[in-house]
Amino acid sequence: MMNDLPTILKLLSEQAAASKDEEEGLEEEDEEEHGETLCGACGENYATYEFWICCDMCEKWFHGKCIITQARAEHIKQYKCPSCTNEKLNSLNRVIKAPFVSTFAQVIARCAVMETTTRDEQLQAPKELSENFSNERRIVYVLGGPGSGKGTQCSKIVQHFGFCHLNVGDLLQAEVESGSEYGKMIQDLKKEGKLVPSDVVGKLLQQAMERSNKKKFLIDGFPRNEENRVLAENVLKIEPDLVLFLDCSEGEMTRRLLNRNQGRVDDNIDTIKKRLKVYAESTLPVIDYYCTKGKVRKIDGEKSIDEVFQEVKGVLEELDKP
Ligand SMILES: Nc1ncnc2c1ncn2[C@@H]1O[C@H](COP(=O)(O)OP(=O)(O)O)[C@@H](O)[C@H]1O
Ligand SMILES: O=c1ccn([C@@H]2O[C@H](COP(=O)(O)OP(=O)(O)O)[C@@H](O)[C@H]2O)c(=O)[nH]1
Repeated sequence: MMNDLPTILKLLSEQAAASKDEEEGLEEEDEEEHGETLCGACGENYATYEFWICCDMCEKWFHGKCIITQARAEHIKQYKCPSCTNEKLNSLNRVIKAPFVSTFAQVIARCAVMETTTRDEQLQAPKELSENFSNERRIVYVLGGPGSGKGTQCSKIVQHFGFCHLNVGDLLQAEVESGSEYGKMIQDLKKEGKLVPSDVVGKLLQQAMERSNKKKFLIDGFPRNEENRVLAENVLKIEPDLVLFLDCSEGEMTRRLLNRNQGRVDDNIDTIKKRLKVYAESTLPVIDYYCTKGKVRKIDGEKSIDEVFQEVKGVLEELDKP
């Protein structure tokens, strides 16, 4: 549910017709009705001419700007706030704990941290990310289109800087290979070049981070849309220190994917076109959002692998400086 924002026409006619006093009266009425309402995210007051949204589960109100864009809100039937989403994540966790346990044996092997995690620890339900853990973390998001070279550069970064590399595409693939109840859905979405629901991706990422025992994370290919970003910030409490953006043309990305030769179900021309569309429509706005926060380091991904890495190295060395 959203608050009734005045249309531009209504605003203009109100301004022309109503006296200043009447307008003040109307605002007071609105203030009286919502005066006590505070945003569930930032705790600030209701403002008449701002976009507000109400959680359909807990019925708390939020400033749109704190939670979700108005354009996106208009496309969803029911809005669920971050803490209600978190509850959903926890119940999801209870339901799919067993399949995830087997998946994470594979994930942990990928992160090369198997030796630090006993089988008993793997079987424990994931804990909330502790305060301490979240305070000391270093997080770098690696974003760019499909085939822009994210995975290639991440391998080099891991060798050079020793981050824990979490590739969300790999986490999803491990889930497919584990034969879990979510495997088929994930595989079907991947074939279609569509995004997997944020709560599933969020859960996989949260568990991988919890179990890695590492503090420096390279998160590759996530967040891919606004919903992922909001979930990362408000539910997983992940805030990147830096966003490495590998900028590459569609033509070059397509050529690379068609030559990748890894037997992937999504590296064919039809699916590539769909993935590029999802990237342009959903991921670029996320990159823009981090640009406004001054976190993006744009790298020319079109150059050779080593040239790209020279640029990436310079950026990450800057991050390590006190
Ligand atoms: N700078 C580059 N120049 C040429 N080929 C590249 C470059 N970076 C990556 N590749 C190749 O392009 C393909 C896609 O790279 P990859 O790292 O898997 O992309 P992403 O993880 O962004 O989908 C791989 O076959 C990789 O070897
Ligand atoms: O945060 C993510 C990351 C990946 N995917 C899915 O996994 C596929 C492959 O992603 P990956 O990062 O492996 O490859 P890329 O498209 O970057 O080459 C995507 O098309 C999506 O279907 C997703 O839904 N959410």
